[in-house]
Amino acid sequence: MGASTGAKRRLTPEDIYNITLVSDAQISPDGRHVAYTQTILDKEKNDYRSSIFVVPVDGGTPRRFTSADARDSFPRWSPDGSRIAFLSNRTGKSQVWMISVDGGEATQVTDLPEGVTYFAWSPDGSTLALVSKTEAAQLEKREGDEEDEEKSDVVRITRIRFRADGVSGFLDDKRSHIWCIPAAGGDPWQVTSGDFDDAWPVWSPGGHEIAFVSNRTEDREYNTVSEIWAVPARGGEARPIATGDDAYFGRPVWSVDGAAIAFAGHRQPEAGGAIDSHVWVADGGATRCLTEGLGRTVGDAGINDTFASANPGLAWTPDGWIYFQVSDSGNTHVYRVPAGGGDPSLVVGGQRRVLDFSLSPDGSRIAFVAGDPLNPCDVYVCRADGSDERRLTAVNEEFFSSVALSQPEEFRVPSHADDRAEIHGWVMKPIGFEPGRKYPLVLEIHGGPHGMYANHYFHEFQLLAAQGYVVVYTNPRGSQGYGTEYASYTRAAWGEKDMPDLMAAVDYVIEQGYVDPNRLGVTGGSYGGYMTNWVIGHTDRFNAAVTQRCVSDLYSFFGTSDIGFNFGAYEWGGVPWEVRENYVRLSPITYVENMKTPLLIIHSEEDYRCPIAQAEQLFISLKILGREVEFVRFPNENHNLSRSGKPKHRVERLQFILGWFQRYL
Ligand SMILES: CC(=O)N[C@@H](C)C(=O)N[C@@H](C)C(=O)N[C@@H](C)C(=O)O
Repeated sequence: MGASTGAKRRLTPEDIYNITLVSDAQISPDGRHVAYTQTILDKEKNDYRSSIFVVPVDGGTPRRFTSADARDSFPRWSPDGSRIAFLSNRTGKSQVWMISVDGGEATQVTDLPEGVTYFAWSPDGSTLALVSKTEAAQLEKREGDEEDEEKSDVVRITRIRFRADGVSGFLDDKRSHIWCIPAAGGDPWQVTSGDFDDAWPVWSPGGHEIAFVSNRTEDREYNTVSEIWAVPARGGEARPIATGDDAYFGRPVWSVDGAAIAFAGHRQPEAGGAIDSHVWVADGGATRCLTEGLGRTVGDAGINDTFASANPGLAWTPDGWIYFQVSDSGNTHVYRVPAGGGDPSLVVGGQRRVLDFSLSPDGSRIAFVAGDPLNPCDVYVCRADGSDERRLTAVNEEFFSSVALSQPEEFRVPSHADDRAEIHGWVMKPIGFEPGRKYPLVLEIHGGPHGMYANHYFHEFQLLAAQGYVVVYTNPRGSQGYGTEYASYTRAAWGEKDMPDLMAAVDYVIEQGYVDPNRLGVTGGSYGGYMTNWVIGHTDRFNAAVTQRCVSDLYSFFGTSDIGFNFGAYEWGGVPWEVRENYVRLSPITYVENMKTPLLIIHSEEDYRCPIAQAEQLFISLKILGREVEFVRFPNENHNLSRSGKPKHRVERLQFILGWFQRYL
């Protein structure tokens, strides 16, 4: 039990078990109910459990629709509103299940050997389009299963993409394709095939075609292209919608008349999140960009540690609006733009992060999940213009009424860089703050680097505040949410261009008079771990550091990260043998002799985004140099330990962080 401050106790690492997560708010066809996923961290099972709930838009008690000891997610209403299909891993692999809105037992619809990762109802409700790595041959083989002959355990690798973070071991050669199956159950048929990965199927309004996302370029093994295609629902030749080597598109949605398709993205695939994404429309003529002048990226660039993921698309309403998320200065909002062109306008705003949204088919209502600095998430509804907003759930109200939280205070400060650019940040005072006292400070640095800290609950930050630290976090250059120029500013200048921004924020908070400048900590994950390493290699002002899922050596990252050979080449100005000086100059390990700050290194064994060798190189070098360093390794975890790792590991990780700062600050 945490220490108390009057009526409210202090937050603890174990409180992640007391927080309920809601996600994927799906409004019903008649606009009168919202289905959503509710997730908890189950301490006894050391795993996540999620169920489908439904709440009336007019308010009332949410009704639990599924209660399997599993992860039920991705609720999708049938077009007539009579059924809800959802994904469940209750039989092992994720398959599609169906339940009547009148309740009762769910029935299994699919049983594909490789499971189902996504699906979409046909407009007439007769068919489901599915995404599965199953090949037709596997279904045939299943009829006459013969025993597999003894297989060798030797792995022969020929493709450059042989690993992906979040997938244990090596990638197989199976490709994700689109299938269809009768919604009432029956034999599935494969719609797409070939040496491509296909995703995000969306039916044309007439049900004849399925638009989808794929990379069918010649160089697809090496590039980051993402195209929009369409294929007859019965299968056949796919036709290009928005394709080519300059396509970085996703989230397709049809116009209600089926004459056009909208999608999000940009035309520099190699840049990834370093430049703003936009909303586009393809209608047979020239593809049009609808958000050219917006100055902010389309999509949610927010980063925090307490959420259940959903990946909302765009929405196109009968009255001609296209709805989309926008990341802006620490908020993620919902905007809309006329499909025929015009000014985008804010619909769902506020000092908060809208994590996902959906619109009723008539375009009259929006259901969404939003979180703010003191509340991780709840389900809301509003009218299509954002009016009449109502919160439909209060999933964490009771819990958070019992614990003390710190309200972040926003600031903007000139960078220490010559350009004195305005840097946006937040400071959280410790729980029980007393004017006149001086407190230790922890600087938190986000990853990406093109992520964005947001006006959104962050358990790690609240924990540090509960333990008596001042917490400061910012969106330095390289962050998304402030336009392309801001996000691209650190290209081939990681550390060099953003450290002045970070130090300006630390100095600003120290100037407020309630920080002990001799008790400073710094931490961050992934790119934030890179920056933690960079900072302690370039200043001794910090008394303790915790580097998490870090990057230390760009050259080895290039050849060992699952994104190294393209993300690295773009971010650092080229491939190592062409810009070797950049790779050396920008690698924190180059400055390891300058690192004197006591350092805790936290890393996951199966981190294929930032492989654990990034941590090992740093640890060995610091041990040889006789520095104060410890290395904590998490088995059977990947890059997302802090966000979706095993609950027990997430608690232990937080305890290691608190322990290190308590020891040195
Ligand atoms: C596909 C891609 O470019 N992903 C990058 C955003 C990425 O994974 N960057 C890592 C180095 C990173 O910093 N990740 C952040 C989001 C984290 O907190 O893990």
